[in-house]
Amino acid sequence: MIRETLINFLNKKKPRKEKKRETHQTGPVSNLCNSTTFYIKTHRQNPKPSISLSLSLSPSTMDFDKLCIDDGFAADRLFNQGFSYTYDDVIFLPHFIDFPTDAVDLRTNLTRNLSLSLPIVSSPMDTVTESSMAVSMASLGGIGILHYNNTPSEQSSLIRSVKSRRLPFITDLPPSVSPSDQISSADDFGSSPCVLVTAESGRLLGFVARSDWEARSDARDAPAKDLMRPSPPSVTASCDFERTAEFLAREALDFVPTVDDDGVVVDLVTKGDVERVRRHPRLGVPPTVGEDGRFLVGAAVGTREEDKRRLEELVKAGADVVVLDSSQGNSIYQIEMIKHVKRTYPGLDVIGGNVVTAYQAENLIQAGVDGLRVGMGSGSICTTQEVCAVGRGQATAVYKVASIAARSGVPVIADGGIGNSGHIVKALVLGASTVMMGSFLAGSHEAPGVYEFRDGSRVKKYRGMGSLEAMKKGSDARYLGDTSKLKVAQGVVGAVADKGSTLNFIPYTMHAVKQGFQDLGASSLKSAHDLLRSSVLRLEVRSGAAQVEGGVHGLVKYEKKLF
Ligand SMILES: NC(=O)C1=CN([C@@H]2O[C@H](COP(=O)(O)OP(=O)(O)OC[C@H]3O[C@@H](n4cnc5c(N)ncnc54)[C@H](O)[C@@H]3O)[C@@H](O)[C@H]2O)C=CC1
Ligand SMILES: O=c1[nH]c(=O)c2[nH+]cn([C@@H]3O[C@H](COP(=O)(O)O)[C@@H](O)[C@H]3O)c2[nH]1
Ligand SMILES: [K+]
Repeated sequence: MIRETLINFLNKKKPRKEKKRETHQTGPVSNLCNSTTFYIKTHRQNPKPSISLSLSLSPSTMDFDKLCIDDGFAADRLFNQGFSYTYDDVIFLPHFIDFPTDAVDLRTNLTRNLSLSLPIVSSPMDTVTESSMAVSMASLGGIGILHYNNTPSEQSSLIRSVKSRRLPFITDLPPSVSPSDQISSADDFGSSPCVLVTAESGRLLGFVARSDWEARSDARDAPAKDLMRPSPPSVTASCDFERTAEFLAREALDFVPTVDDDGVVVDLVTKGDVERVRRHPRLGVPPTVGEDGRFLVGAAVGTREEDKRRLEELVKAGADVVVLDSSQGNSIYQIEMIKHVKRTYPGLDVIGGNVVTAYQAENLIQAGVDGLRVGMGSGSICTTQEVCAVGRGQATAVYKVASIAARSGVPVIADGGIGNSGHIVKALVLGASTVMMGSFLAGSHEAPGVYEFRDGSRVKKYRGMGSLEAMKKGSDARYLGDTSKLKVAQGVVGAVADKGSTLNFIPYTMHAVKQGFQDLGASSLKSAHDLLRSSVLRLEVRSGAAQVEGGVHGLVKYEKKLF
């Protein structure tokens, strides 16, 4: 509150004699609230003057001069000195806390029109985002972007899979039979508690519970219609997880199918599923769902002619937002594609990128993007800066692009280089509205692929989309169709340790992010961005030794656990 009042005050009322003062002019500005007095100091600075602020709750007990120490740099000054900084290079100075951690609100916008409860996005990479990851991200309040290293119909069926689920994980639907079919073996149930009995249209007619089938001696020879419970209780697909769980408890059911408007089963929620979901820590924020109760999902596409046909399929399948996936988004191809998307699907938000400079960003904004993805060579698997000598330190890139994008109200995604909760805080406070993560989510249960053991550790494969292996798998068309027929990798193939479920570690991570916001005195993303742009937020560059000091040091052995 105090900071917001202060920022508003500053925006409205700059000290009149600011330019004439040399430096160290201090004095009380106003008693803005009962216990707080603010002091303002102006100082000459190249190229333009700025204002730094100090505040104290009980100024009478403090030395007047100490309140006015010029401490740290404003972002504007720090990022204009010709250095390319990344997250680890910079550190925020703490500010003032007047609210609890839980009061921090991380609601944000992915694009102009799409809002999220949490600022997290999974990267469109074939070892990060398929339907399981997208469902998990949306259930947490973020969003997943499905990769496109596959055929258009494969990518569309991933969208359909996300849209057809209500649980934050993908389980196999129960097997279904027609009314005249027999269930001749217990194996026909698979791991499901029932077999669905459906009409030819797919409409649910009833189900045969495993317990009923086991209790009947003639079950193997009877048609399913004689064994089924007709008109079984079901919930509509627009019913969210909590309401479905309540229904199960109220009706004392072990499981309940969810059906769409045509009566076709889209999911089956069991008591076990409810317990599993409830075992995960909860942040208490709404999932990312549309008006129809379905999870929202994004999809990546390229900028080639054939990508227009892919886009058509993705839109039909229900994609809620598209990401034009390129390492250097400021191209004639991307500008053409942005215009095509806006012309053909005016209701569909399009994210452009990747960009790292204000010039690149402005070009894509002029072309009509609804969101910008920022990062070139900053990803854990990226070799672009080594191979092409082009890119930018991620902290500088996020600050520069976000500063220009904010003028047009275009939200920014800080993509790549996220290795811990502190990096997320830095990305968001430097102006991003969301963070996109690859390696941070790879290795989780929800990432595609299977676990394997390497040197005694359980790991999952994680690879760059510009690695030779990924290019060979699906994107030959992208590369071999190019005028140059030689393939040069801009990414590597590696592995990431098993991290467990995103449903478990993301809530803890986001709580840590809230603690960072609290230390800065920012109760929301908007408040953080206001602090940044009003220069109240102060930063410094950390020397190499300061970075070492900021980490764990001087121990022979230790275990690092976040929760
Ligand atoms: N964020 C980053 O730092 C990087 C990301 N990547 C990832 O690797 C993957 C591949 O990235 P890129 O190679 O940049 O993909 P891209 O599809 O943008 O570009 C591949 C090549 O095709 C050309 N191209 C694109 N559209 C064209 C058209 N309509 N006509 C003719 N030529 C056209 C491009 O100029 C480029 O030479 C993406 O998933 C990207 O996210 C790769 C390198 C760096
Ligand atoms: O130079 C690159 N070569 C690649 O092969 C590659 N594949 C992905 N990406 C980008 O890296 C981001 C993920 O980075 P993190 O693992 O650090 O989260 C992703 O979100 C992408 O922006 C690549 N960059
Ligand atoms: K890198």
